[in-house]
Amino acid sequence: MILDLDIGNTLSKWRLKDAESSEIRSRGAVWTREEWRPGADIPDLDVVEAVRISSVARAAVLEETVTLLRHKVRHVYVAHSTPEALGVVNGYEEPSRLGVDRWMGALAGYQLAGGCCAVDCGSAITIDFVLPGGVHLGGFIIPGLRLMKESLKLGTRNVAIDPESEADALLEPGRRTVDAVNHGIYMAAVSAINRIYSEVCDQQGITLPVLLTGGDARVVSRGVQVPHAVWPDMVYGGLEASFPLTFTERAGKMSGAPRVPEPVSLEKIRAGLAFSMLL
Ligand SMILES: Nc1ncnc2c1ncn2[C@@H]1O[C@H](COP(=O)(O)OP(=O)(O)OP(=O)(O)O)[C@@H](O)[C@H]1O
Ligand SMILES: CC(C)(CO)[C@@H](O)C(=O)NCCC(=O)O
Ligand SMILES: [K+]
Repeated sequence: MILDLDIGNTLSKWRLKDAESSEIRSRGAVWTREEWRPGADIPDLDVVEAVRISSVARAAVLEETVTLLRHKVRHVYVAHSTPEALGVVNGYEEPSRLGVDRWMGALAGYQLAGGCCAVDCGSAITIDFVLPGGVHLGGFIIPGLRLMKESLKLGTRNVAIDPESEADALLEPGRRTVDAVNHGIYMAAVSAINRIYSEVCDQQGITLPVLLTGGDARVVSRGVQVPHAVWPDMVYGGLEASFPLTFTERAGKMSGAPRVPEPVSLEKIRAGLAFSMLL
């Protein structure tokens, strides 16, 4: 069994993948902290022969995790942001400073779609661009939905946006604090994503397929106007591409990869931008 670990600022997500059949056998998540406590929702390490890790938590968390795993598991692979990998050239001035979750997303998106706009809706929302040919332009970071809400300190931190909400309902003015806040941060996030996508496409003279991942990807997806696909396992896809272990991974396949969305024409994007400038 292969254990894939995506250690975020809030949650550490894991999945167990069958090394023979390439099927996903189980999944879980625990709060990111320094210790993996027995009894928590953690996988049985006795069946694991290899671990692949993407971590953006503090260095101590990763060290603790790797130390624990090295005792029990033969192969431990830790992903790092590098200047170049799998045909993608990291756009950061200091490539190692790019969050490795963003780097994994960019690599997975590029492997799947050629160029892409990779959006990760987690504790932060990150929007990264990779051109066909593999140039990573860099990206944008804004606070995630939960962080935006908590920063307001209006007593609404525990009322999440219902992931089943229709995007239209979220666009109406709120008539209670909780709705005003939820609708406001939702608009802030989706308008930023829509605008950033259009601006970068306009700058580059190209439209790119949009891929969404992260805990809030589903709800954000409803407000993203351009064609896009939700790929919950996009960061894991980067781990698979970076450290291919199974037969299908070596053939370049990533689990749960969506069909590549067909981007709209550049003319349409530019017309939308011109229209929003007029208002
Ligand atoms: N069970 C859950 N616990 C916490 N957050 C959840 C849960 N389900 C969905 N969410 C949403 O997912 C978001 C966190 O997403 P994700 O799990 O991708 O975060 P993360 O990977 O820890 O973030 P980052 O990688 O930016 O540090 C939160 O903003 C929250 O709104
Ligand atoms: C932005 C986050 C927190 C998103 O998970 C992560 O990618 C990170 O810590 N990045 C380091 C800073 C950067 O990417 O520029
Ligand atoms: K993440």
